[in-house]
This record gives sequence, structure tokens and C-alpha cells, in this order.
Amino acid sequence: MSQTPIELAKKKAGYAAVDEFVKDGMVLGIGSGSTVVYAVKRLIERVKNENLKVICIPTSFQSIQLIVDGGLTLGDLSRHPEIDVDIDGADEVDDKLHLIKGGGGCQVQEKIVASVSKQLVIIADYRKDSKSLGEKWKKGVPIEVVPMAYVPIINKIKKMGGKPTLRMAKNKAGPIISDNGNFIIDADFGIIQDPITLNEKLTMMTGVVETGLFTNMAIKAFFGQADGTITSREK
Ligand SMILES: O=C(CO)[C@H](O)[C@H](O)COP(=O)(O)O
Repeated sequence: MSQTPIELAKKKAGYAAVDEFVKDGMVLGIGSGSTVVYAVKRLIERVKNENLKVICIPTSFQSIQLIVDGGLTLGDLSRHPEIDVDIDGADEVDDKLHLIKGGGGCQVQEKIVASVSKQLVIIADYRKDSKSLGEKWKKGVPIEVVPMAYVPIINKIKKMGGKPTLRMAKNKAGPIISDNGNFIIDADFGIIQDPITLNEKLTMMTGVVETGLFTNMAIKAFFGQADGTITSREK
């Protein structure tokens, strides 16, 4: 069966990032989400074909499963506190390479891994490429919060002019529980002109664990296109 244009775009971006950035002996961050699945597929191929020795640091439970099921070497930040290249997806990428992440609810571990990576490389399909954050991704900024603090935080976000909603589970009654045992609030701020300041304001709130605004972290983004070509943006 032939791939849909979106799946083809994700695959092309994932393969391009692994081919350009992964080298023998590296410690790699392995992001989360559906696009990362393609990057891991390519990584498995290259590890087998070229006998590469790489260590993979996960960013979520999904990512642990991808690494282990693919027969790759699983590492952790205790043994490998510095990462050479982190390859991850995004929900939106603006013209300065600021990101919204966390559509899959993994932004806390993803940001920790990105923060200790020499290079954060983003892989995405053409729907995620925009000028300003909030232009294409309409579900809001994912914000992970300690459960007991969710109502006060929702009220504070409303006072800031945001439209927050508690992310609910699909096949379980009640809210989604993150890999870290927390709740996730999705807060719509419309078009975000200044993601750096917004991120600072949100992370200052007691009870906020981390936001899905990744500012000044990515060095390059690959965007797979519907026709199978790739565009990219870099710092
Ligand atoms: O940040 C993420 C998960 O927390 C993902 O990287 C982001 O949601 C993109 O996912 P996908 O590749 O499935 O579109």
C-alpha cells in the first residue's frame, strides 16, 4: 500500500536527519511522536548496515519502547549526561526555530534531553512549518502541571489572556496522566509574538513543571513535503 503524503513527508524528514547528523560513537537523544518512529527505523538500518555504535537516550516511555524493540542500546542521563545529537518532532516550528512541542504529552523529558544536547534537530511534515507559533497549531501550548495545582494555574492562565483546557484521556475516564505522573493543560494564546517571554511567565508559576515552548534550542529543522522532497531551516 502506498504511503499518504503526510506519512511520506514524515519519513523523508526522519531519514534526512539521521543521515546528516548521526555518526559512529555518538550519544543520541531519541524524541517522541509519530515522526520519530521513522528516524528510529533509519537509525536501526544504519546501525545494522554500518555497524555503528550509538547510545540512545529516551524522552518518553514510547521512546524507550522504540529503542528497546529496535535492538538499539538504551542509555540514561546518569551515565550519559551530555548528548551529541537529539532528534525530535514538533507540533509547530516558527521562522526562528522556536517550537511548540508536547502534542504527545512528552515535553518534560523531551526538554530535559534537549537542554543537555549539543544539537537539537527537528523533524516534521510540511503542516508544522510556520512564521509564528500559534499560526498552524491551534490546540494551544502544552503545559505539564502538578495535579493539585491545576485549578489555580488554569485561573492564572485565564488572567494572562490564555484559554486553558485540561487535557482529557480518550480511553480512560478523567485527565491524561503524563509519563511523570502529572496533568497537562493546553493553553491557547492565539498567535504568539514573543514565545521567550511567554515561556518565562508560565514557568514562573508554582506548580508548572515545564511547558512545550522550546525557545532557542533547535539548530535545524527538516520539513518533509507532500511530494517527497525536503526543505530545511537552520541557525
Ligand atoms: O512533542 C511531541 C510529543 O510530546 C512530538 O514530538 C510532537 O507532538 C510531534 O509529534 P508527531 O511527530 O506525532 O506529529
